[in-house]
Amino acid sequence: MSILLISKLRIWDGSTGKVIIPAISFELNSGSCLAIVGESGSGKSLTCRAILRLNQRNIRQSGEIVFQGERIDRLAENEMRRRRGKQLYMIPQNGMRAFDPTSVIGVHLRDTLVHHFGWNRSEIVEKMKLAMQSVRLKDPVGIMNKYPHQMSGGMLQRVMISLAIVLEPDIIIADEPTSALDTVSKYEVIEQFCRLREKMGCSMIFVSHDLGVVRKIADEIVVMRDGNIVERGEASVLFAKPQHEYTRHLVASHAGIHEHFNRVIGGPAYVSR
Ligand SMILES: Nc1ncnc2c1ncn2[C@@H]1O[C@H](COP(=O)(O)OP(=O)(O)OP(=O)(O)O)[C@@H](O)[C@H]1O
Repeated sequence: MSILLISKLRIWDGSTGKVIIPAISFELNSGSCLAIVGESGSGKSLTCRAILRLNQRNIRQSGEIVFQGERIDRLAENEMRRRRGKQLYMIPQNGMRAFDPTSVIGVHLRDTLVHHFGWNRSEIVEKMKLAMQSVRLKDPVGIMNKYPHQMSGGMLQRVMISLAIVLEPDIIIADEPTSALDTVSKYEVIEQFCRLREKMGCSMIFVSHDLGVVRKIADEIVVMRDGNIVERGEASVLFAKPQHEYTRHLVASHAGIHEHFNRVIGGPAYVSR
């Protein structure tokens, strides 16, 4: 059953009239992880942000976005704001951008959780402590008193994941959440995403360049190129028998990275076909 339906999404630059995404349609099934892959500039981030209506002002969009049966593309901004975070939670590429650099981490966490749940300070600290410990963040209280620049990229992504654990959103949209991380942090963060899915059974859209990571986490894949979807399908099928020439190129060129990934996490050997 679909939890999110994107239909004829069109995105253009309102200041120049340039069409960036002519019309794409896809759906996210409930409890499933859909990966969006494709080369840089293919429109993955604009698509994710369009779902949450978070693109910059010059970027315009049309088309239907249906979340749990409701046309969210028609909602007023204040209604949309209520759904962001609690129902539709976005984890950006760079954790640093998610936090206000002038406040300690705890302020961001408190603002978000008071907004959605109205909890008091000690409830928030207790819930965040447990969630942070579950993603192997040591000294949660110390972290809450740190500024974003005092944390590594991997730690900030884990704080974002721990906040997701507390918020229990219906859909997590992760836009290249590991692209700014070193290899070790990257695989640790991916492990946390996998655990998050096991724990919460939430639906997820996961954008990545890295097919090794996608193979580990995705049930279904959408392949984008130049603003169009060139192929889609079940992850196992798409990896085994990529149909489109561009997908075949992507799968072949990422085989090496996948072998490396499996060596790091001790997964099964990659069989290139
Ligand atoms: N605010 C903007 N105004 C005008 N054009 C934009 C804007 N943001 C993105 N674009 C253009 O839209 C296209 C798609 O960008 P997008 O960021 O969605 O690509 P992407 O697939 O996510 O790339 P990457 O993997 O590098 O993040 C690119 O050509 C980009 O230059």
